[in-house]
Amino acid sequence: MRIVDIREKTVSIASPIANAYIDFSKMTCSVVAVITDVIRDGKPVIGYGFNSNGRYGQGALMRDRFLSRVTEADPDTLVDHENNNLDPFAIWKTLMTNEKPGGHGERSVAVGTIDMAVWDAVAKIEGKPLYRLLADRYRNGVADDKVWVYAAGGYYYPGKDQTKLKAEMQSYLDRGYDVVKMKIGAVPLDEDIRRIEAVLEVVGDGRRLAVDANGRFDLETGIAYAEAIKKYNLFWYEEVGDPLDYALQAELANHYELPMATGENLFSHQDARNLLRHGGMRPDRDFLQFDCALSYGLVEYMRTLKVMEDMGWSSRRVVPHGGHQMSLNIAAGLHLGGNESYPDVFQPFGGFADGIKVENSYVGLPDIPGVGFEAKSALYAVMRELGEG
Ligand SMILES: O=C([O-])CC(=O)C(=O)O
Ligand SMILES: [Mg+2]
Repeated sequence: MRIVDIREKTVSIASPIANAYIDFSKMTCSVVAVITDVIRDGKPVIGYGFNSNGRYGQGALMRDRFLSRVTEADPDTLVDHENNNLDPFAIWKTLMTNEKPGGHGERSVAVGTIDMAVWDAVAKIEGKPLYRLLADRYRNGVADDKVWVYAAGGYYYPGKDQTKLKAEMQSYLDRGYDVVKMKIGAVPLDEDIRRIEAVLEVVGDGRRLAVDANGRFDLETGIAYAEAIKKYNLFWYEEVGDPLDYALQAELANHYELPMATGENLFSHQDARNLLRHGGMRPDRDFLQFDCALSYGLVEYMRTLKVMEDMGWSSRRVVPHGGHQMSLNIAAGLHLGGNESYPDVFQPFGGFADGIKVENSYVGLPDIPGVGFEAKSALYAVMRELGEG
């Protein structure tokens, strides 16, 4: 059993949307295919992955060093003989050969994307949906059969007035979501307050609205927003300041008692540990948003979950960033609190399997081997072209 080839293609996910920090006019995404010599249903098993959204494609790093480490390794060292499968942990170790610790920048995205494709292949070789495999191996066979999801959108874009913002949010409610998320921080506070109040007219209750500042605010601005939005009792106040400014996050907790969320731009278990040590995050109400695709993949994610456990955090406090099916599988298989969903943005990468409806803000997973990409036809078309083309 061996990996015979790993391919990467960088595709555009450009769109005119913007958050408080970046616009997505030049945004790209890496798609990866891990091609094995294992035959299922008369065809080689191919695992697929992509790098979530927001951090650009990583083809250069992959081609410069990561792909050849795997394809040039002795295939036998990458096999899990006990399960007669590929070994994602051995592959991860091989990927990280001669990499120093610290500085978890873009390489964590490159490794996370390859790791996603490896797990997709492993679940296909085992003939199970990935979330079932994870539950069987790591949670005594107990999986969640549906996952709580919220609809993320509410971006800034040219010509988007409150009527359009409200219509967008209404359409998420119409599609079965109970909680929606919108961007803040790209316009002055009073204008954001008007946007928030417009969305509250649609969702009815602050508990059904989360806001995301995408790391834009300094402490003073973060506190000013905190004071201004307190009265709405929002679902959460997300990524207020720089993701690595743990002192800012800790100070905010002295000014805002309601739930906060952060972590999508922390890329390792060491960074996650620093957030929990120094960021003043509260395990009884706050949410953690680590995204496996950006942070060295599921092998590393398991270390992050262990750090959380050791520090008294329930895995149910994690609601990953990224709105992708990999995190949906991790949420169902390893008992997270839910997952982000992008019903409209970042297509064809956003959203879940075709034909599985969101009901009361919960979504199920398709009963097919792997992550489930084959059940999302627009995405699978892109992947298949890479893997089989
Ligand atoms: O706008 C983005 O980069 C995505 C984001 O923060 C989120 O989904 O929470
Ligand atoms: Mg965010």
